[in-house]
Amino acid sequence: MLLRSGLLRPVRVWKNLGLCSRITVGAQTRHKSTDASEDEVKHFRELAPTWWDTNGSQRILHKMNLARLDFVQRTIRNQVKIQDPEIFVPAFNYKEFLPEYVCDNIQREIQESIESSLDERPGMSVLDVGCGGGILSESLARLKWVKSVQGIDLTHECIMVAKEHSKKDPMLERKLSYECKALEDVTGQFNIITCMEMLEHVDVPSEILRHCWTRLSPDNGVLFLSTINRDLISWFTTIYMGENVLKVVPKGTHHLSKYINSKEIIAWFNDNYSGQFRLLDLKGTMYLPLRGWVEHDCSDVGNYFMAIQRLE
Ligand SMILES: CC(C)=CCC/C(C)=C/CC/C(C)=C/CC/C(C)=C/CC/C(C)=C/CC/C(C)=C/Cc1cc(C(=O)O)cc(O)c1O
Ligand SMILES: C[S@@+](CC[C@H](N)C(=O)[O-])C[C@H]1O[C@@H](n2cnc3c(N)ncnc32)[C@H](O)[C@@H]1O
Ligand SMILES: [Mg+2]
Repeated sequence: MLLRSGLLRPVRVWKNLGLCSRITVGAQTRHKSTDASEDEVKHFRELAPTWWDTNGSQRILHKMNLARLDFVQRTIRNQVKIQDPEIFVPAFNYKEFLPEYVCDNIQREIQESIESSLDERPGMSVLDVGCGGGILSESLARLKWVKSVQGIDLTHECIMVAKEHSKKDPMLERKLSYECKALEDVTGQFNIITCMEMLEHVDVPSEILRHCWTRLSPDNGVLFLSTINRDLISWFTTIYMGENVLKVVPKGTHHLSKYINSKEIIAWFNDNYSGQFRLLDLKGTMYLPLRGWVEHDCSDVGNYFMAIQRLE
């Protein structure tokens, strides 16, 4: 039972799908398919005041930020094709054959070429869905090749904390904006959409994915997801150890039945957008006490990062 639910959770009753897609899950009736449940909003409302305490209730989210920003930057950089004929891009595993200093020079020149290519392009627009207090939103807004970041969240207090914190850095004022609104009320399309540690908190994650997709630029827009597989190791690490033993995650944050398998998301995209997307990267990630969040290749277990590119 607990391992059953997945993307299309057992929504007990769908009403008035035509005019205002009202969903009734249990006793709660909501008017939007991407609405947040009252208990989730209540949970995060209580965490809002300490959101930016890097040793407080969100300390694990702050630590995760380093890893997911690496994932985002690496994925975007890997999409840049080196055009400069002066740049030597080996077509073999040069690190096995060339001296370390030569390898370092090759790597540095490639990275510099990628960075200048990104700088020459028009800046990227970003939508951060379920931005919370803005931990990821601020980091993305500070990237040179990002033109704008719009953070949305349905916990009003989180948005207020995000707005207040962003005022501490004047550079953010022209690139970063926040709104307390549902995803389906967001207009426009974006080069990048991030939906980090949020899918496992919504009642119908497929609706979030669908509304992300329609707001993703058809010109190679990239959707970044991070969420948690529905398996016993996830329960052991994120709930039993995270919330009950180590108490590094606020109690009641997660519910195993709301977790989503990476395979379910890929299957959903194949069912709904076959041939229109490319899975750019999928990595498992795990928190280790003395090392922080580390990536691994077992993306069917525990937490994972996923990057999906829209091709048309
Ligand atoms: C192949 C493979 C993965 C094998 C794993 C095998 C196994 C059993 C490994 C055990 C790993 C280990 C060393 C466990 C020891 C205990 C430990 C360090 C557990 C991790 C606890 C932890 C930090 C969980 C993170 C939970 C999580 C998803 C955090 C993000 C987050 C945070 C918050 C918040 O801070 O409020 C809110 C959210 O919604 C989040 O998603
Ligand atoms: C764990 S926090 C993650 C915050 C941020 N994405 C990060 O990783 O730093 C989850 C956030 O999702 C928000 N949320 C939950 N359901 C939502 C929904 N349906 N629409 C918008 N935000 C939602 C919560 O209010 C909360 O701020
Ligand atoms: Mg979570």
